[in-house]
This record gives sequence, C-alpha cells and structure tokens, in this order.
Amino acid sequence: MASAVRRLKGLVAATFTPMTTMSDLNLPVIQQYVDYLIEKQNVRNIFVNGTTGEGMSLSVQERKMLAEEWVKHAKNKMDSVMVHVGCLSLEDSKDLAAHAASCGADAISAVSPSFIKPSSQDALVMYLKEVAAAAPSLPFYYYHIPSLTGVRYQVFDLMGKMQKEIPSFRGVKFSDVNLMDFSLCIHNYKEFDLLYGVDEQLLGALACGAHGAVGSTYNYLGKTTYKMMAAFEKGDLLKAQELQVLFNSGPVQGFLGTKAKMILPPLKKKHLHLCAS
Ligand SMILES: CC(=O)N[C@H](C=O)[C@@H](O)[C@H](O)[C@H](O)CO
Ligand SMILES: CC(=O)C(=O)O
Repeated sequence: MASAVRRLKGLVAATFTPMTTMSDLNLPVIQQYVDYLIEKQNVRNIFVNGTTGEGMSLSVQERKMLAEEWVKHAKNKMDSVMVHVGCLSLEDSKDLAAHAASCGADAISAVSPSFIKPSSQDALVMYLKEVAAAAPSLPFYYYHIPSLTGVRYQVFDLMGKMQKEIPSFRGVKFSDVNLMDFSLCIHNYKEFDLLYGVDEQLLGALACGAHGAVGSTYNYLGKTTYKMMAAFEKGDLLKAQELQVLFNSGPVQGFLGTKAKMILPPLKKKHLHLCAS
C-alpha cells in the first residue's frame, strides 16, 4: 500500500504545458524538457497538469496525453512524476486518477472543486477520498491553493481526517502563505510529506521544516534554489536570504510575468537562455 513509499524530498518543478502557436499540445518538446530539468536545473521530480501547466484549462484527453508523455520520458530518469488530477467534475478526476495509475505515474494530487465548493471539511475529504480511491496504489497529495480555489479550510484541520479516511494519503502540496498552518501540519504529522508551494517564501517554509517544494520557478531557478537550500542547511542564513530576495526581484519577477506567453518553441530558446545564468 502507498504508506510504504519513500519520502518525496527536494524540489519538484511544476511543468509548463508546451503548446504550439496553434494552441495544440507540443508533445515532442517534452523529452527535451525532461533532459533540460535534470541536466540544467538538477530537478528530478515533476508536477504535471497543475496550475503552471494550466491543467484545469485543458481537456481530459489533453491531460491524459500529457501525463503519458511526461511519464514516458521521465521514467528511469527522474525520481517522481506526480500528476494533478483535480477537476470540477468528480468523475473526470477519478478518470484522470485511474489513468495516471495505468500510465505509470508515481503519485497523484488534487485540488478541491472550486465553483460549487465543498460545504464542509468532511465533504472535501469525502471528495478527495473518492478521487484517491480511483488510484489506490498511488500516493495521494492534497493540493491546497486557497488563492485559486477559494477553499480555505486550514490544512491542519484536515490532516487527521485525510489520514483516517484516505489510505493512500501521503501529504500536501501547500500553496498558501499561512506558515502557521504549514508548521502545525509538519510538527503534528511527521510521517507525511509537506511540500511548500509559494516559491517566493520558500526560505520561511524551510525554517518551519518543509520537506520539499513544488513550484513553477524551479523550472528555471532549480539549481539556484538548491543553493539557497544548501546555504540554509549549513546555517548560512545571510546567503540564503540574499538568494531568496534575488528570486523575488527584478528580472525574475519580470520573467514570471511572461508566463502567459510560454508557448513553444519560443520557450525553448528564451527559457533555456534565462535559465543558463
Ligand atoms: C499560483 C501559482 O501558480 N502557484 C504556484 C504553486 O502552487 C507557485 O509555484 C507560483 O507559481 C510561484 O510561487 C511564483 O509565483
Ligand atoms: C506551481 C505548482 O505547484 C503548480 O503549478 O501547480
């Protein structure tokens, strides 16, 4: 059962979805993208079809094709491929979860439904339980991103319920600025992976004991973020602080603003160029 799986640690790049200028999936780029993450960013985990990958705006069929392609190229090269399967429709989420398992993904994750929102914490956990049960062999991570879902239950309040109700529950992708909630989860639920998802304040999350981080910026700041993590581990807080501030200023911020234009092949040239430094 999923409880015996290894811990997920370090950085996880939330992948962009390569598109052609005609808005079709640009699947052939994915092999190159995987190699780029490993070789240039030292990143060996990916989170597919999430916020950065605009999974919620893609069709179920597109999401399946992407999951297959990412798994195909990351297998035996990367440590972990986590596929985001959250949708507004429970049936679609279950379908994507089962598909992720069948195509060889290492883990799944799901956001809460966000248009008609769960009416209670228990309703949310029931929903997640059904999604997770569609892929019972895969570790399941709740994706907490209240700024986008509007579902603001403290994760700490959900942890015990998810632990009890979801046999494959392995952790949380925590994309919120509430570090009090985050640290309560870490310190009271040590056997679960608490992956932080607000890249701009990863240093604060490391101080709270974050086990790893999932984010868009690790696509191009993976190597430098590992430097910040190493400085933090060595106790060189000044260097860690300088790096965190650097990520949050000037050219980096400007780059984030271009996310909407991340259409390949332009991504190929521009992205690789920006990541080289
Ligand atoms: C809203 C959003 O996309 N959040 C991402 C993770 O969940 C982050 O990785 C951000 O992209 C990142 O912190 C940059 O703002
Ligand atoms: C950033 C992130 O974790 C996501 O794209 O879902």
